[in-house]
Amino acid sequence: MGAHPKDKRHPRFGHLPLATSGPQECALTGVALLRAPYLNKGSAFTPEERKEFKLHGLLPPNVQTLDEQVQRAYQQYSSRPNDLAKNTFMTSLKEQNVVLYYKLIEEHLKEMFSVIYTPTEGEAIANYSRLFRRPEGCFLNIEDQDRVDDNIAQWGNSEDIDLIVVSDGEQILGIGDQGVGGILISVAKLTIYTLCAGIHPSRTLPVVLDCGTNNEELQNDELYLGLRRPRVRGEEYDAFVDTFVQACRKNYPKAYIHFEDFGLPNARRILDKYTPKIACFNDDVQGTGCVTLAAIMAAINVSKVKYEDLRVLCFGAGTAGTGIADQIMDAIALETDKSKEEAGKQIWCVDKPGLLLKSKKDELTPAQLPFARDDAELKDKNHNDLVSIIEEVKPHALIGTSTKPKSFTEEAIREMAKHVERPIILPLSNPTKLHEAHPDDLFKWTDGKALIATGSPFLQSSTMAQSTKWVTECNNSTTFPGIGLGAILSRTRLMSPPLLVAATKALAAQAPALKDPKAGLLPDVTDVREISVKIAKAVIQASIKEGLNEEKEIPEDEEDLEEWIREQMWDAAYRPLKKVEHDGASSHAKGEQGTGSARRGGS
Ligand SMILES: NC(=O)c1ccc[n+]([C@@H]2O[C@H](COP(=O)([O-])OP(=O)(O)OC[C@H]3O[C@@H](n4cnc5c(N)ncnc54)[C@H](O)[C@@H]3O)[C@@H](O)[C@H]2O)c1
Ligand SMILES: O=C(O)C[C@H](O)C(=O)O
Ligand SMILES: [Mn+2]
Repeated sequence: MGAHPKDKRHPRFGHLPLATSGPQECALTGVALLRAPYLNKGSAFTPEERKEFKLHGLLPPNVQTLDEQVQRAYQQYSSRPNDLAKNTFMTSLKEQNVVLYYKLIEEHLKEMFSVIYTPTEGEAIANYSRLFRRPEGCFLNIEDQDRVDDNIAQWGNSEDIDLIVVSDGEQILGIGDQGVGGILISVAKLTIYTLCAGIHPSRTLPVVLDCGTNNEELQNDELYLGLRRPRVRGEEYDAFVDTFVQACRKNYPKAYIHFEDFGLPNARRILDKYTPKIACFNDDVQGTGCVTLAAIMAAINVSKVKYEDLRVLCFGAGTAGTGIADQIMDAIALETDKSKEEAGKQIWCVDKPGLLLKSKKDELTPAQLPFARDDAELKDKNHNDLVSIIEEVKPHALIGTSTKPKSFTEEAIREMAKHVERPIILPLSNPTKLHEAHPDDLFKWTDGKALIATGSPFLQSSTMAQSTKWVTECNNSTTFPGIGLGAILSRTRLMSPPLLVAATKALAAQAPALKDPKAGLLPDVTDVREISVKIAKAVIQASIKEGLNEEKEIPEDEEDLEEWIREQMWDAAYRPLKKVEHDGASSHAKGEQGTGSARRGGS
């Protein structure tokens, strides 16, 4: 099984390494074809296809269009009584017909985004072992380390996989240890990659590393599907992660690895270990850092605060909080003539014990250390209480990644609003129930002056901010798809800092608030495919500048480059099927190998 069929639409680009249109090779017929989600068209199989692929008698006679199928599927979706039921409906639709699944979401993106992703996906993950019907993705477990290479190898040939999303399930959103259910965050992030950046869905692989779980509820749940043992730590854990990474490198040398929702003790460590060696990315550290910095860039443009004056308070200094602090520190250093150390002094971090202090440096993580303050700084004031800290620091921006709901109290926010004209407030803890504050309250307590973005989507109900229909969402989903697209198309050897800076600037340049101060700090999800093109372009250009691109035939001209990117984005449309003889390769776990494009979860 080899490369994708060449795209015939734009012969002007001779070289399209990931061309995604053109006929799809198909070795299946009859029931097997109807059960292959990447090839199945259901009632949309044409009369010719029905004849050629032996589908007569297996389908009712009326041939339908994709739009008609979308209409029916939407009615079925709408009849489901709640969001979780809608989420499971979508999961089964994907198991039947991948094109229809993506087309349906595309048509109802705004409505469905929160159902297939945060926050409802969090509920699906928490109930994984109860809702389980059919596995999707690759399950690796620490008791079977010898099988890791075989398990990874079964998804295709070396050119077949571009993108791997992996989680060990320890810190899922803010809902903590979900063990093997973490597979669903890998699946959901990949859905977003396809939807928002056109990454070919069958060229991706979701993985969970099951290392046990410390979640007692799961351990005691007789239906729990994962390893029923406490989480493995230390050398054995590190060796397992390394075995996984090496198996990926060996079997799919070009694949880009995205780490998601690892626990605090491991997330940053793993990222730091592999960043100098392979093209990899941690979404909670880097994706979140980029999107939050872009929101802040837009906000200070509105509030006219200069980088050299900016004061930021990060409430919650774990994986996401320190990732954000790092990106802001780098931006301040870049935009002023300050050293990183000096720039870091403009950022205050608070965690469970209060303000991070130098006197307690033994208790701090390496990522927290650069932000520890001198003890004398808050004089006799209370280091533990958010209101006192705000009173002292007078932050322009307050960012929540604490998982502590309602921790931005009325008193704290009113205190903040006393000192700055336009408080920038970003409650980012997901899912929605963990947000540090509700946007309506934030508008109320600041007389509508707050510049707000939230980690999960909110319907705008406030009368204070009617200029925008929705409160802007500040979720890494605006950045990671475009960054991944750029990484894959350039085949960057590493995801080095200049590539992330370029991505952030490309996103910030698209902020609606730049044109209209009353508009959102970040672009809306409905625009995300075009935003991904801009981000991917910036990443590709930065990769070339850094000499990291293994893909050499990339157009130089800006417009050509954008078009070249667009041409390679997969979209939800039925492609003609081209009959091929079975080549025996369908022993791959994707089930439909040897058919012109790789896929998983097949017949
Ligand atoms: N919006 C986004 O794009 C985005 C991205 C990543 C993470 N998040 C959210 O951020 C939250 C944290 O994720 P993470 O991966 O950094 O988790 P983490 O466990 O690494 O970090 C959470 C930190 O908050 C601290 N904390 C807990 N209670 C606190 C309190 N009362 N006061 C101050 N600090 C407290 C913890 O000690 C820890 O350091 C989650 O809810 C996650 O969903 C949002
Ligand atoms: O998954 C999300 O919605 C964003 C982020 O990665 C998180 O962990 O909350
Ligand atoms: Mn995450």
